[in-house]
Amino acid sequence: MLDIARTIDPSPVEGAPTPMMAQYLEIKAAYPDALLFYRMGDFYELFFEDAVEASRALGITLTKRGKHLGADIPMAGVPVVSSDDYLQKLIAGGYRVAVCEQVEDPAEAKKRGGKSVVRRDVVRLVTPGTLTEEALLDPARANHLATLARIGGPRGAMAIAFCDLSTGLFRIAPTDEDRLFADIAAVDPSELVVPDTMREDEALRPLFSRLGRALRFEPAVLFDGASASERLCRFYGVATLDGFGAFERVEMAAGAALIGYLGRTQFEARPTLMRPERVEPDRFMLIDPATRASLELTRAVGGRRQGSLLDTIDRCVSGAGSRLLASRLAFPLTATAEIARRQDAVAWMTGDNRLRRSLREALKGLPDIERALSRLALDRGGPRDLGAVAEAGERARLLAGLLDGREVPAEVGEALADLAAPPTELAAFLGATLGDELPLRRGEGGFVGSGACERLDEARRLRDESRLVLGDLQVRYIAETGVRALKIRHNNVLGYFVEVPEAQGASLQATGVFSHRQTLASAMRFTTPELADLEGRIAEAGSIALKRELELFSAMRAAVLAAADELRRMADAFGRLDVAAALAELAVSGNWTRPIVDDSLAFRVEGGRHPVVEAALKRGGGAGFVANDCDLSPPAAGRRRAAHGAIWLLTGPNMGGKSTFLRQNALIAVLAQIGAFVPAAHAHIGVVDRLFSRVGASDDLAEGRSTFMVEMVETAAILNQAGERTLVVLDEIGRGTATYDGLSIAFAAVEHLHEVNRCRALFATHFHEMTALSARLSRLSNATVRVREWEGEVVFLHEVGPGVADRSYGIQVARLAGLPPVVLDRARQVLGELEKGERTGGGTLDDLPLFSAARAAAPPVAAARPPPALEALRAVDPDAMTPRDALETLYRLKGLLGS
Ligand SMILES: Nc1ncnc2c1ncn2[C@@H]1O[C@H](COP(=O)(O)OP(=O)(O)OP(=O)(O)O)[C@@H](O)[C@H]1O
Repeated sequence: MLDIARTIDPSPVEGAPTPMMAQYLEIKAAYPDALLFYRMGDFYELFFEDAVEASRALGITLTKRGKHLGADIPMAGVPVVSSDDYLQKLIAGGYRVAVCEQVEDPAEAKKRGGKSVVRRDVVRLVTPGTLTEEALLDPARANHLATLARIGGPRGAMAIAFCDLSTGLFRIAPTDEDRLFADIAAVDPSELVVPDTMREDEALRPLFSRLGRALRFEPAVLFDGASASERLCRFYGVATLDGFGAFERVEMAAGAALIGYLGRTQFEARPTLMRPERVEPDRFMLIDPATRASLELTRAVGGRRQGSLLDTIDRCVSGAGSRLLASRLAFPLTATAEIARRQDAVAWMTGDNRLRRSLREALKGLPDIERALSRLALDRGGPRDLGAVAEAGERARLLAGLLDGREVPAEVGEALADLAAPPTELAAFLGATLGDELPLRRGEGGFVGSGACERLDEARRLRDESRLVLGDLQVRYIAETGVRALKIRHNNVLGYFVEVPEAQGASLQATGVFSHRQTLASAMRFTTPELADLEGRIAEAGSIALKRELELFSAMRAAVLAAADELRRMADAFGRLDVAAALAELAVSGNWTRPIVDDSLAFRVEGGRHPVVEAALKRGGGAGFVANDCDLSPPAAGRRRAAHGAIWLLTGPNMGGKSTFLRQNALIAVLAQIGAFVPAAHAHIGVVDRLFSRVGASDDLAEGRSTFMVEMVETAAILNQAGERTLVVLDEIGRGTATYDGLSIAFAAVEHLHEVNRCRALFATHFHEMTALSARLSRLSNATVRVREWEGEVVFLHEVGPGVADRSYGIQVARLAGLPPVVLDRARQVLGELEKGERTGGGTLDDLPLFSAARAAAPPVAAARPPPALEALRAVDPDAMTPRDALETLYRLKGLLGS
């Protein structure tokens, strides 16, 4: 981007910039890293490099306007009315936009003298994390702005603060080096603001590179811990933060940085952020970014929502519901009581299909009041936002009526109380004031209903009557002049005027009543004193009406904001009801079941299914999903040693369904802990505190690591962090290196999980040699995915049961994939050789499965002989040599090398 500071020449050689350009340059200099939307009438104009960039990014025309330092000034513009669309594209493209408005009436500027420029100022910096407009936001997704603070250098205490400016949510979470990436992944920020002192921090580099354009560095003073508490107090207008809960200093620093950043982007507009809520670290299941990606919880491969678990299970009928469900999926709970509370609500909703349908009907198309409220608070709201609040009140009454007199579970009861929270006078005021058809913007009025205000009705009557008088006047003028084509018209330049065909113009002029205003190719335009007078009266009545409407807008806005807390509670209650009803709908339609979730170490799933694969198979219309059992519960009680969860070692053919089975069990744990029902016939889940899943290739090559390296880094994290409450799901660890090394690593990793981590785990592998481990490791059992061979074809049964797979059927799968027959034939030949070698091979090494694999891995060619020089060297005994022997041997060896 052009360094604008350079273009401001204090002593321009070729003449000073125009006053307007001087103003532009001065403002732009303060926002070197944002595109400046400079308001000129009905357009936002961009100049210089900004214009070039915007025209490229938006596909809008690049023009010129005047000269600066002797060169043309590139210019591009977007109409104010459609600026939201352009903003959306720019923000999605990674730009920040400074919106510069006219902040005084042009008439004021004129008073200062002919050359004065209207005063302008940046009123808002639009960044990915600070959007509030409906058009710029996904209704089903929260838009999080987050800050990361650290006190005490690279190993110091850390905290993340995050808010959704569009809904007012504000949370602060303590974190540490181990869990930082997982916590950031849960928040999934659209923008993460960090102090620039972290810029060179090696440990944070992978995080930063993953965030890409969502990352923003700001000066460290924004994160100052010493003044943080005071800054937070000032924002909330309180003397102390004691009433907010106990926050550590670093947590306050993160929170204050967030408030500070909002100040830098929102300027005078003050968002209504709720009081910060502390995220207790142990309250949620810890899920690292690789696990989230592998399980495709809220985003599928490629970052899209479509195909993710969220997409499959989201039956919500309102934006607030979808957002809440997404947030619950990002933060599964660990406290059984809280989980049970949510389950109770879902279970209750499954019990009465008619009631559930009525509830969902009442929630359908619910306006997004959380976002409307935020826009109103930032003074960016319009009449429709007030309308949204009014309508939400009606929906709340409708819902309350449906549930009236019923015995409801705690979560539903609380939601009902919250629905009744907003004052009834507010609903009455909005209902009596707003009209039926609400325009998007308030500027042109027309949103206050008739009968709401006598003064307004009076002004409107006057305006409308004057318009009728205009019609009468036209009839009279036609009669008086005899010109039948005479019309009274209006435009923004002339106001009201009389228009006649050019040929009749002279006769009008001759009357002396009509004064000439304009001659066009085919028409002449006139005005009369009567018309001017009428116009004056219409304009006056119009402006009185508009002024009154704007006054009423302000009054309604103030009333809404005065009840902001209650309205937020109401909005939240809608979301909770929607989620409970949606999960119940899902449970009923998909035949899901309520899992037992307790503090044991059980993990028993009967008839479990993978919700996304099952849905895809259903859509495909082919064979249905084969349900499977999984039991990782501690082996039967009664032993003296504290029991720990079990490990299943899963072998089976390629394409047999191993990955699906692994993932489905992890997903069932997540679903159970968000308080949902699960796709199974029966499930008993002892709370999982951390979930690790490595299924499918993860691709971190962008961070400069090879696939194998990434796999090892991730395996290291699991082996270092998993505890007895953890659930680990690992697929084909060790596949990205030589068989020998890979098998050894997989072997050792399973031993470690069993002996040290003692966690519940599912481990899928193609190293069949590992199944021998079950003889040594008491809590490890072998499971396999069954296939049937039929007339040389392999039939996948997708059934998981105890046992060991005898082979991988890789070649059959390769055939299905369309490998050339000649390659398949050769592969069969090589496999035959290998298997023969394995059968005939003897010796003690074969007792250990590891070494039989090593043998199997050897290529089917005669072992290469070591070089002769090496053989000769091996025969040498240096201790028995004279110096002369040694010298001769050296010459001999050298000779051998040369041969
Ligand atoms: N339980 C099931 N019921 C029906 N179809 C299934 C089931 N499990 C898997 N499938 C189907 O089989 C396909 C392959 O499954 P999956 O990827 O889990 O196999 P895999 O054993 O992990 O294979 P590989 O070892 O080659 O990675 C899936 O895409 C799905 O369509």
